[in-house]
Amino acid sequence: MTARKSGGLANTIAGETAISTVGKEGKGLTYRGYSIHDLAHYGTFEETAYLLLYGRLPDEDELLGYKLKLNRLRRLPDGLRSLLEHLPATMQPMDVLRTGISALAAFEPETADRGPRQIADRLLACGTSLLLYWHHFHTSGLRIDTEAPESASIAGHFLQLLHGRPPSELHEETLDVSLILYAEHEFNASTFAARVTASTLSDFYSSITTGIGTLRGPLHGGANEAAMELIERFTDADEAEKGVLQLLEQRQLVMGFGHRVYSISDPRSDIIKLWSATLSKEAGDTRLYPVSERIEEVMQRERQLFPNLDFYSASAYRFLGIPTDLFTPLFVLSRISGWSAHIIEQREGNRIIRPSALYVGPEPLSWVELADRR
Ligand SMILES: CC(=O)SCCNC(=O)CCNC(=O)[C@H](O)C(C)(C)COP(=O)(O)OP(=O)(O)OC[C@H]1O[C@@H](n2cnc3c(N)ncnc32)[C@H](O)[C@@H]1OP(=O)(O)O
Ligand SMILES: O=C([O-])CC(=O)C(=O)O
Repeated sequence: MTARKSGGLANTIAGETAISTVGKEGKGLTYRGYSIHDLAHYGTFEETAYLLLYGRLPDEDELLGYKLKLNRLRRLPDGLRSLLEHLPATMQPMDVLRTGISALAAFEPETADRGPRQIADRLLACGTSLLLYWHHFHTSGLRIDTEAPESASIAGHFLQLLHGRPPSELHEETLDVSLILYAEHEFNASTFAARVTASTLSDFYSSITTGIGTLRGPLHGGANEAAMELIERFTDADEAEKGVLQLLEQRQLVMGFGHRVYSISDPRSDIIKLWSATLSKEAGDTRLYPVSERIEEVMQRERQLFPNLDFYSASAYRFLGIPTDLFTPLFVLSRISGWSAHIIEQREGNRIIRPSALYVGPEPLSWVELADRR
């Protein structure tokens, strides 16, 4: 029998949820009972967000109404725009999102009349505006109009604001699928952290900013940016093979591979990989996709490790013309839906989350006067 690695709350059931299941048979994923394959194939991100937040799929009228509502919520308060203008141009976009959402709490605090679902919808709608208003102001001095009425979806809104023109159908659909895949994932680190904050009866915005801070790290959401940095190091597949073998020899992590709960594969990776392959063909790419596939082959052969969602999301995002430092913020713009559903669920059956620790420190010591310490 192989000894199980301890720590990190691995294999620990930390609570109940009806929002999603992860890792059934080492590879499955459902959101409120619907398979990720069906959601990505037939659904849209707006339908997925509605499902997560309101507990069921919307009917046709509800979906239309929901999309119109989100479109109306894209505008930023003047004070927030001014704050974004005063943030440093060198700031990490993840920090801009965390700071901007935190500041929105001052303009539109949670109250009895402005509840969690309303704030979640507002954040889903204006997160793109906030991020890209800052981005354009600091890269080209432009004060963009964040309402861009031509694009009906969040994916379209993002690509239109980023590039200043409406996206192609293929590009909008790819980003839409990516947002569906990133929306929810049970008790991952950022969601769990958000639930811990919610369990103290803190406000909604504090729980969301907790989630952002936790997602930022490269072992979690930050892995899509780290994967891109790795892939772009190599000029061709053979060079990638050598480079990855070297990393493994040095016992370094290859970002975008492995997972705490999946043991066979990450079902989301196969889906985004197909979209990345399509975009690679469209772009006439002969480097990024072949390099990515070779890294996947090497990791499978050498370590039996599979790509997680972050790995092929990286090349897909690059083909959409998205700068690397906006990759993890895009994860936030989607995961706000899952975090929000969990915060609401946590509040419904709340008990403060406060586990116990096994004490491994010194036995009781005698007090030493200041003058006697060395
Ligand atoms: C959307 C998401 O957030 S998905 C996760 C994104 N994160 C990444 O891609 C970062 C790279 N991956 C990792 O660091 C890990 O696989 C995690 C954080 C995802 C999971 O961590 P854990 O469940 O603690 O994995 P654990 O450390 O037990 O892995 C088992 C073994 O595989 C190795 N391993 C796991 N992932 C990798 C990797 N990406 N590259 C190289 N080796 C790896 C570990 O070093 C460990 O080896 P050891 O037993 O010799 O120490
Ligand atoms: O579940 C996890 O540990 C990480 C992950 O894949 C996600 O949050 O999407």
